Amino acid sequence: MQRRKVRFEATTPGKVGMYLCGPTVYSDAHLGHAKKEVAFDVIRRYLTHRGYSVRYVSNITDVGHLQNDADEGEDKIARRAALEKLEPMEVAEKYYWSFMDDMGRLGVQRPSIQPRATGHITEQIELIQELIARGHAYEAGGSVYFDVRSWPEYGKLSGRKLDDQEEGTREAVRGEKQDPRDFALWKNAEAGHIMRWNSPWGEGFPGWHIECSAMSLKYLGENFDIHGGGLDLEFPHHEAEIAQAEAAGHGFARYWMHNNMLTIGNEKMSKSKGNFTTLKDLFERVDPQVIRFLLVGSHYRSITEMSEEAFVSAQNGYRRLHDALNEIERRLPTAPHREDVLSAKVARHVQAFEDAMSDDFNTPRAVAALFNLTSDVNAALAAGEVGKGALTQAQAAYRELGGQVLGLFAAGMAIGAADDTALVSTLMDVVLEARQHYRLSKQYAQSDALRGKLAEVGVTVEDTKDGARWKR
Ligand SMILES: Nc1ncnc2c1ncn2[C@@H]1O[C@H](COP(=O)(O)OP(=O)(O)OP(=O)(O)O)[C@@H](O)[C@H]1O
Ligand SMILES: [Zn+2]
Repeated sequence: MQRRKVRFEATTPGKVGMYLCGPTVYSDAHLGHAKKEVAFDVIRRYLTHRGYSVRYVSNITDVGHLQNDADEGEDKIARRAALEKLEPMEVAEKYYWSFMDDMGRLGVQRPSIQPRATGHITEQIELIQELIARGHAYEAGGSVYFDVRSWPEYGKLSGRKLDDQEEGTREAVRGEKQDPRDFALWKNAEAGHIMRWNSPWGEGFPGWHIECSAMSLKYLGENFDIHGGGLDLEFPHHEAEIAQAEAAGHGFARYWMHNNMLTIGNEKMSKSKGNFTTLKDLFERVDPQVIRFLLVGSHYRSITEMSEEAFVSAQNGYRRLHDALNEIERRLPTAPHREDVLSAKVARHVQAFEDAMSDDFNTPRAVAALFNLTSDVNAALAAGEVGKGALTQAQAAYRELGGQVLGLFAAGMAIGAADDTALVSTLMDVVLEARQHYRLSKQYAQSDALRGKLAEVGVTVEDTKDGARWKR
């Protein structure tokens, strides 16, 4: 709101109420969506790490999000339902779970509360009634609009002045609005519109912005701490959220945070531009942990430019950290009990990490601290034995800061082919031994079948006078 960094003070000491505008569930999530979810997940995790008890509310939009911001066009979910020949609620359900699966693989923690717009029609209607009663909204033709001219503070978040906006707005979009800048709180449902509810103004459906005001107030109360979302939501969505809540007499969010966009070829990745990579496609070839590492490598307020090279360098960088942690854990059980100079260095890098994160969640600087830690750890490990205390401390730094805060180093990850060389070689020894056993006992059908299966995965076996050899 102030367009600068300010000191964070929780409304209730020790507690943080956070609201993040969630997805409109009508298609599979792409990498741009992941940037937003991971950015706010890290913020939540860091606040938790600092001892706050965080209530994290993130909504699911399953009604009311129309094709364009001027309150016109089809509902995104209903349009998809027609395309896929599904019920609108089937579409919402399908893509909701798709979203949750993808975010789960990226290590995004589930919200404390994940309210759906269709489950809160009553709350939205009540808020609209309050706005009408206070003279900040009016009914027209079964729809209700927010009266922007009645609320001089409209524009305070995005810094837009009403007069600037007027120039940019076409008369054509005015329709039944008293002012083209007014926005829909409730829309009259025309014949054939499937998603519809009874209201004091006839059958209709809520506007997109009202759900977030109604649901954040319901679950976080007035003056809750942090409201987040993508920078593209600042106007009109967040501006509208503030106006709806405050004009109805409620205190609203105290800190506003917006993530910048993920771009590809310097253009925002987006569904409508068609320049997107779905997470599901990406997971086929890049480990979700590496994707997450790549995302935390840039600041939430910065643009993240995507490229193949970026994946490769993320993969290498992440492997470097991961290898150091593995080596620490391998050596820990036999490490000697003694003081070690590494201890003080670890403490310094931990402090650098905390300082970076306490400065507007500066994840690239925090990651740099982990790399500096890794250089010192590797140097110490290469020089010989390292004291148990220092190793334990270093392990805790990776697990707590990299693991708990950044959401990395999850168990059971596959980090890519190069790490598997030794394993593959050992497994091939086992397979060739089994084949040799078949041959010696004249079970040629079995030994040929094994060779055939290996050929299918691109491994050829040659019998030489020194025994079987394999190559890819
Ligand atoms: N490229 C991106 N980088 C960062 N955040 C994004 C990106 N694309 C979408 N988001 C975030 O996800 C939210 C939901 O996005 P939305 O469903 O509108 O996706 P989209 O691909 O931009 O779709 P469309 O092009 O149809 O608007 C956005 O409000 C935004 O905050
Ligand atoms: Zn919202």
